[in-house]
Amino acid sequence: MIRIENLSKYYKEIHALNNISLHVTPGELFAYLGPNGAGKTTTIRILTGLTKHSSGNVYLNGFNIKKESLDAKRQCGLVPQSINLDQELTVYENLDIHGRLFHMPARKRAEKIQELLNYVDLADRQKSLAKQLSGGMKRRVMIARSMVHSPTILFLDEPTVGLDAAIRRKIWALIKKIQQTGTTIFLTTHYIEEAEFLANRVAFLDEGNIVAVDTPQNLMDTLGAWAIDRVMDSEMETLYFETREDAKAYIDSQHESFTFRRVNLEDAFLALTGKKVK
Ligand SMILES: Nc1ncnc2c1ncn2[C@@H]1O[C@H](COP(=O)(O)OP(=O)(O)OP(=O)(O)O)[C@@H](O)[C@H]1O
Repeated sequence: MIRIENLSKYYKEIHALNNISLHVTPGELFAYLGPNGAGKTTTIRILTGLTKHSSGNVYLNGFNIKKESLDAKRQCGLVPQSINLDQELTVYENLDIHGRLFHMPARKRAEKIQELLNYVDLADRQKSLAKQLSGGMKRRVMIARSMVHSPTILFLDEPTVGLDAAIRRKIWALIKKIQQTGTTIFLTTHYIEEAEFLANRVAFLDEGNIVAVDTPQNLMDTLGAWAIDRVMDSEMETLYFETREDAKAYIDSQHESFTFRRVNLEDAFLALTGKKVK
């Protein structure tokens, strides 16, 4: 469980986060969606104890991250945005170091690492140096590493950034599998379809402000089910319709050509902020 109360973060004159409040329930997969610079990484860094907040309170499974920082840190695992494996060490060693940092006894560590390598389908690469792995494999090692000390909350910062569509889907399946074990997952992304596919609920973040929190379906339903994109006076315009029939009728009454598609989360974000996520 993650409880964020009136969280703010200032970097001198930059207001990175403005009075944010959120409650992520146990076992939930929560996506934090926003464009570059919205404040996603800042939030994750605060929640995992890497950056100090300016004001407000955060609780991880009831532990205050400021006053009970060690207990709070034990609750969570972090997969940062950039690859930070030790490239000259093997896959196994990268996980082992993490277990040592959490003072796990040798036998328990070895058992857990084997379990996790099987889990992320990399048992056969445990003796490979990290630098010998593909980008998708490195991500899977980082996910396994974040789980060595058995956290109940996992923070994933842009877990599929830079990966191709097929590998991204493989990581999505892994994330779903982790959620099924009861782990609470807080995921940042600027890939709309990632949030749409994975999340139970989504928060839209814009310039350090939360502008909406709801299920992907509810956010999309505020607009309608179908969308038509058209160019008007050199500007892209989108029209929304409740039913496919209504949208078709509109197209039939016009002479221009249109793009006809389902409404997606990007539409909901755009409607609330006037901006595209990407
Ligand atoms: N260490 C820092 N010092 C000063 N300003 C910072 C620092 N870290 C972040 N910021 C600023 O805080 C704001 C939020 O940045 P943050 O990295 O959290 O955004 P983000 O949503 O994660 O973006 P991205 O998708 O590009 O990673 C930005 O204006 C950024 O320039």
